[in-house]
Amino acid sequence: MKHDMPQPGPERTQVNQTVPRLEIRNLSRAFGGQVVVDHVSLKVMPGQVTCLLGPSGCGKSTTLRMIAGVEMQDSGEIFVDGQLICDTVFRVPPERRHIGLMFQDFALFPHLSVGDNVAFGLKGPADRKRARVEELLDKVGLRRFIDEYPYQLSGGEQQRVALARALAPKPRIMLMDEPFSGLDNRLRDDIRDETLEVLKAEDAAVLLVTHEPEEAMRMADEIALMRNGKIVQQGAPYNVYNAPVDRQAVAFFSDINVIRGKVQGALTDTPFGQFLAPGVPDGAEVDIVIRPQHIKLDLDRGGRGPNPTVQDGVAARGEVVRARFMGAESLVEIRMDYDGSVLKATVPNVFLPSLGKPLWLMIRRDRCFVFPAAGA
Ligand SMILES: Nc1ncnc2c1ncn2[C@@H]1O[C@H](COP(=O)(O)OP(=O)(O)OP(=O)(O)O)[C@@H](O)[C@H]1O
Repeated sequence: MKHDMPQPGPERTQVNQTVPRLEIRNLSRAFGGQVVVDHVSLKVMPGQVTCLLGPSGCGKSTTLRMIAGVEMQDSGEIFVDGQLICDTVFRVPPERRHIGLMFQDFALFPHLSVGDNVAFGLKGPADRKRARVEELLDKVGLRRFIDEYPYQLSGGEQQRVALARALAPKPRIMLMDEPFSGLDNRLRDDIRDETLEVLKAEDAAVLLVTHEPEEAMRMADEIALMRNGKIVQQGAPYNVYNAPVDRQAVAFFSDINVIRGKVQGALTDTPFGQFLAPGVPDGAEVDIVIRPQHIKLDLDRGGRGPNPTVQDGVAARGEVVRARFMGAESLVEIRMDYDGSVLKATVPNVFLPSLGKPLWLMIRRDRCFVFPAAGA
C-alpha cells in the first residue's frame, strides 16, 4: 500500500477544534513475544493536556516513543490533524513530525548559552529566531538569563529552558515523559503550574506520561489510566477519581478499605447497613471499597454510637490500633468489633485518638464503590 499525501508541517497547520490534533488507533507493540502496548487508542485536541497514567512498566513510554517515531508499532495508526503519519507501511520520519519532546533527562547543551539552546531547533532569519527565543524566555520568566550558560542555572530553571527549547519550533504536539521527576517537591508544583500555563498559551496538544496520580490530577484535562499495556479508563480527572472502573483504579489514586459482603436479592448486608449490588447474582461476593477520607469517626457514648443517617448509614464500633500524625491530617487505624478487620480513616489533624480508644465508624455511602469481589 502506498500513501501519497502532503507532509505535515507547522505552516500548514489550521486549528480545527473538531479534529483531534493527535489520534492513535489500536497501537500495539510487543518485545520478545511479550505485548507491552495492547491496542491503545486515544485522541488529544489542540490545547488539551492528556496524561497517560499508570504503574511502572505498563507501556506508557513505549506508546510515547511510537508517537515520536523512534519506535515502530506492530500494528495501529497515528494521525496528526486528521492525517495519517504512521501505520505499519507508511512512516513520516521523527524529524518531520513536528512533535516537541521533553523527557526526564532533558539535558541542555552545556556549551551553548540559554538563548542558543532555545534557538537550537529554529530555522530562518536571525532576527526572527531571536524574537521567538525572547518571547519564550519571557513566558518562562528567564529572559534575563539569555546569555548565561546552563551550569549557571538551578535545576528548575534548566527545566524551564528545556520547555522553552521544546516549544520554540511551535510543535503541534508535545510529548512529555516524567518531565518533572528530577525536581524536589515544592519546586515541582511551581514548575508544573508554570509549564501548564505556557503549554496552554502555545495551544499544543500535550501527551504527558506519569506514574504519579497527583501529577496527572494537577496537569490533565483528561487522564488515560493504563495497566498491562491497555487503557482501562479515560476521562476528566474528576470522573476517573470519582467513578473508577474497578478496585485497582480506586487503589491507584489512594489508600483503600475493602469490606466484603455476600449478595442476596441485589443487596448485601454489612455492619454499615445494606448496599445495592445490581446485576450481581445471589450468593456472589462483592467488595465495597471506600477511601480512608470518606470514613467518619465518632466517639463512643457508654457503648452507643451515633444514630443511623441516610447518607452515612449505620455506625459500627472498633478500637484504635494505630494513630499517626501526618501534618494536614491524622491516619487512624481501627480494629473492627464485627470481624477483627482493620479499617483506615484519615481525619483533620486536630483529632489524634489514643491507642485502644473505642470509636464508631460511619462510611459515606455516596463515596463507596461496589465491585465484584477480587479473586472471587
Ligand atoms: N526496547 C525494548 N526491548 C525490550 N523490552 C522493552 C523495550 N522497551 C520497553 N520494554 C519493556 O516493555 C515494558 C513497558 O516499558 P515502558 O518503558 O513502555 O513502560 P512505562 O510504563 O513507561 O514504565 P516506566 O514508568 O518505568 O518508564 C517494560 O516491561 C519494558 O521492560
